[in-house]
Amino acid sequence: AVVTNPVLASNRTFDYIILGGGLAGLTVANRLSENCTISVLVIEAGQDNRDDPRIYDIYQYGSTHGTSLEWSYPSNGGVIRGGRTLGGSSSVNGAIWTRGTKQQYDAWSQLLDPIDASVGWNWDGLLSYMKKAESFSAPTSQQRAKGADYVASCHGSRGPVNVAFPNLMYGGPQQSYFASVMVKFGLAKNPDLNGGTPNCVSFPPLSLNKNDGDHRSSSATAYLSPVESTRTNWMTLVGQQVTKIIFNPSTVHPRVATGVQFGTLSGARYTAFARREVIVAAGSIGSPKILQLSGIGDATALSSLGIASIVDLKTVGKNLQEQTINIMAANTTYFDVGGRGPSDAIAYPNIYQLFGTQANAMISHIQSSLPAWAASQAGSALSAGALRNIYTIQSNLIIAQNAPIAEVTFKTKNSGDKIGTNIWQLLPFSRGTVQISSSNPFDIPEIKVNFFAIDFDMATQIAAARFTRHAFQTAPLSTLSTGESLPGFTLVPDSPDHGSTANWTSWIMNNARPVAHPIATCAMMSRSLGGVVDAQLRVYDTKNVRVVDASIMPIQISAHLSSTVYGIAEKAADLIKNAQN
Ligand SMILES: Cc1cc2nc3c(=O)[nH]c(=O)nc-3n(C[C@H](O)[C@H](O)[C@H](O)COP(=O)(O)OP(=O)(O)OC[C@H]3O[C@@H](n4cnc5c(N)ncnc54)[C@H](O)[C@@H]3O)c2cc1C
Repeated sequence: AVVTNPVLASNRTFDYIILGGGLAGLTVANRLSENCTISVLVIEAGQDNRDDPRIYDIYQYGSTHGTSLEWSYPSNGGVIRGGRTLGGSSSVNGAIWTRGTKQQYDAWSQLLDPIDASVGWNWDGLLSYMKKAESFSAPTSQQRAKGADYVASCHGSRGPVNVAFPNLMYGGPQQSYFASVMVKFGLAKNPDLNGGTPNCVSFPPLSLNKNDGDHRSSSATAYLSPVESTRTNWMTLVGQQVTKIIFNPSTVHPRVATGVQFGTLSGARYTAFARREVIVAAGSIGSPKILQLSGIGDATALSSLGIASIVDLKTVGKNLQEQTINIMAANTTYFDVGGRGPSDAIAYPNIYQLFGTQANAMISHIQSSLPAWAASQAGSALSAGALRNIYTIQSNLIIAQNAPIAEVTFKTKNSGDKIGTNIWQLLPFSRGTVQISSSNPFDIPEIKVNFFAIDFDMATQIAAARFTRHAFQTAPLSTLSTGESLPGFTLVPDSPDHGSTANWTSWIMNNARPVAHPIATCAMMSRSLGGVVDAQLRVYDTKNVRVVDASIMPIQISAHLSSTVYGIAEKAADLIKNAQN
């Protein structure tokens, strides 16, 4: 059941305590509680808002921004959003359902010790779990006529999360015109963004239930709602923030967690005990914060805050990779947009398509810059040497494997007079950190995203902006447009190469904000590369503390994150179950 009274969990012992009832937390809780002899407690800081239309009505996407339904984490690159409600970010996100390239998932195994390769952190090993989460509805003939398409083998059919094209999807000329311009620019038009080959233009489905008025399908509605009245072995406590993990003081190596503390800013503190494991699933900002508050992190930094070291693990909160979004738009002549959305077409160009004749120069620049980039970002990683090894894998994906480096989401405004794009560089080399600066668990940690610390990241954002401007000017899309309105030619004058680097840089710097895709702050990597968790998602030097959420992803993927995080959580649940035997 979902409860609000902390006394119901206080001083009780559960087999598993899951910290955070977000996307990953509820997924794991559901799978572990399938066994009725196993007891599970989920502690979620937000409330249960499943009945709030701002949560369930996908057409109201954005109405939670800036409200108490979201964390608004300040960073040195703007506010990072995250769901602060049951279901976490899956309850407030844009619901776009896509996956990265096969090779990007395969790279996760390369970042682990060779002995861990058999655990299956690769495309083949994760696809079945991503599909396990999913129940896909094929588009109707009407939706297909509007551009929706799919490849059946990319999708699951019996999972909890409903994935479909919205009933009211756009059907005007705008999206197909955008797709044809992308084809002119050299991108293939692929039927499905979920098959590990996203270097294309395509129409993604969304995590929504088309048989329920297109209502959002979140981890809360998918994994909790169907079983909450029957699974008496699963308690979800909302409105309580985890303040720290408690360890058995007599264990030294590996450290054994015995329970957690939780409470509210003005209320009492409580303790619940874990018989088996503590599973941290508080997201890429919340999870490193909890570990650090518990004494797992850089011992020197923690001791300066009066926090005793449990595990001196310097990379907790490091390796942060967030992306940067800019919004572009064009005025249009009147046309019927043919629906209400959301149903955006997305283009994922690779380095050759985005940089065109400049691609080879950019590749040389990457190859010759890796050591200097690694040295400059070393403070946000384990070391320059470790980061250089990670960068080598990352750059290989970009240069040799055609991993898309930018997302260009084509947006339709319902008023029918505007088209636009959201653009973001997908695979930043800039690295950041999440670090608590006080021992008060209700203080926000210091977050440095360090956007554009590496010049390639800015070059990619500029190239995506030029690419969009060029697309607005190319037929047939140009036949709808009466001129770019954002940024427009006053702020960024046009030129044969679609705007100068100086003008684009200044506009991007003034307008870029975080995408809300933070990852890697508790990265699953070998210790020598600066990992925080091993291939079992266990925090190094602990016996029974795992991290299961987006923070374990070691490097960015060319995709939206939710399908992948569901796959991580489904796979983690099996790893945890296997450890029970
Ligand atoms: C605005 C927005 C738009 C997005 N759009 C898309 C999209 O269109 N498609 C897509 O695939 N992905 C999208 N994403 C990304 C995707 O939703 C996230 O990557 C994913 O939900 C991360 O899952 P998680 O389990 O790591 O964290 P979350 O789902 O964020 O869950 C973390 C949970 O932990 C809770 N928590 C944190 N600290 C504590 C604490 N101390 N005690 C108790 N609870 C705590 C939080 O309240 C939250 O419920 C978007 C994200 C956002 C924020």
